[in-house]
Amino acid sequence: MEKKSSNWVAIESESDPDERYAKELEVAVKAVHVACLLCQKVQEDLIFNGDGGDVQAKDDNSPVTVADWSVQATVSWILSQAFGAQNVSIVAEEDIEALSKSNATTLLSSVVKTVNDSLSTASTFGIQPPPTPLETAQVLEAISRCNSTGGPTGRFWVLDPVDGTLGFVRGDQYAIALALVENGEVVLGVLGCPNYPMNKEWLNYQNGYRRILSRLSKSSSEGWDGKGCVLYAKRGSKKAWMQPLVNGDEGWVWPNSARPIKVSAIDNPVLATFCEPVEKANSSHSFTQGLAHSVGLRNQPLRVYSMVKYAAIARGDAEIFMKFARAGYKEKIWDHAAGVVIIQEAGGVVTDAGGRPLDFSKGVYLQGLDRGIIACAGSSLHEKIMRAVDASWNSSSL
Ligand SMILES: Nc1ncnc2c1ncn2[C@@H]1O[C@H](COP(=O)(O)OS(=O)(=O)O)[C@@H](OP(=O)(O)O)[C@H]1O
Ligand SMILES: [Mg+2]
Ligand SMILES: [Mg+2]
Ligand SMILES: [Mg+2]
Repeated sequence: MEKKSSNWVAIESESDPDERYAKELEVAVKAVHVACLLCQKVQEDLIFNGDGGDVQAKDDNSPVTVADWSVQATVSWILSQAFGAQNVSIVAEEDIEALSKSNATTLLSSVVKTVNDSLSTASTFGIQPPPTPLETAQVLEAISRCNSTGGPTGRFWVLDPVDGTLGFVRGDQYAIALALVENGEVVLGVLGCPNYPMNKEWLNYQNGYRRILSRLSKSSSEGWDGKGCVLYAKRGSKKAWMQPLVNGDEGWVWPNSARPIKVSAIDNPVLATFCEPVEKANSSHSFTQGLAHSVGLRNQPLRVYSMVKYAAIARGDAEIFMKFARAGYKEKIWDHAAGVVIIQEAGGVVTDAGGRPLDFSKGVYLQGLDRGIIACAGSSLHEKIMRAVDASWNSSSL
């Protein structure tokens, strides 16, 4: 990180702003596509064939799977190949502690196989696969290399290999989130949403996504081929983009087409839809319910796992995202970085409940977060929601 000195930044700022981060964005988008396909395969095995490997429990009882470790290894390996391992600093969610235990050999081989299977198809995206399959030690090294702790200076990537792991193991929504932070600011965000199709009708959450999945077959034209998307944005560009997630079958050629996305124009809370975490343990449903009532929100909340919520706001499929975690919970930067820049560049506003931008410069956690996170389709809606939060807060038990 030290080598990203002010000198380096100065040279970049003199160049064409459209060209800034062009290679980083290209590599990140490709890496996320590869990761999405990896996850689709593991989720399919887990849900339909019952053999996607164990679902492990971490110390905090949250789940982690073969997909979480495999994506972390794969993305880490791709970034290191593209930019040189010595230039790549990554803050990411997973570590190798559980994989290194003596009773984890089956799990570890499953991760190594998944990573190698995935990298062997990466040439579809113009990524040169390793000349020979990665050894176990190389896979472990790729995962554990993601041990940066971030901070206010220099450049680092932020990776949540599977966000919404609970949704993933339930056959539901999840996301792969990759961002680049430079001098404390998120400059790039890429969000892979393997179960969030280009067409929003599929996000009819009240019906249960798993049932939709089971209706889709691999051969169906509206099915697997088109069931995911990848969103991305570059800070300051005032543009955000969405690509269909393609299956990488033979005959398909990269580059993929992208279309611009925009937040919804709705600024009247009566017409707005808000999304929030599925689990009550992750965000207070009772607080948001009271708040929704106070501003006249009529639509049922869209409860969706993962940063697909950020994608839904950026795409204009919903207008408000709120997360109010229990007091004492510290939000991690990888749960938000990619989503925040995508919403902002698509025209939306994301702050804490005090109206301050989220601070990605203080290490692994979003330090100093005031109460919770509020993302809205525009500033006028955002102001209304902020006022309502202030009005309801003191009478809440949060
Ligand atoms: N107690 C508590 N409170 C708040 N947030 C927590 C909590 N525990 C975990 N997490 C983090 O929440 C991430 C999942 O957030 P979601 O919005 O997808 O929640 S939900 O699954 O829809 O309920 C989840 O991300 P992943 O671990 O990547 O799935 C966690 O980082
Ligand atoms: Mg997460
Ligand atoms: Mg995760
Ligand atoms: Mg997790």
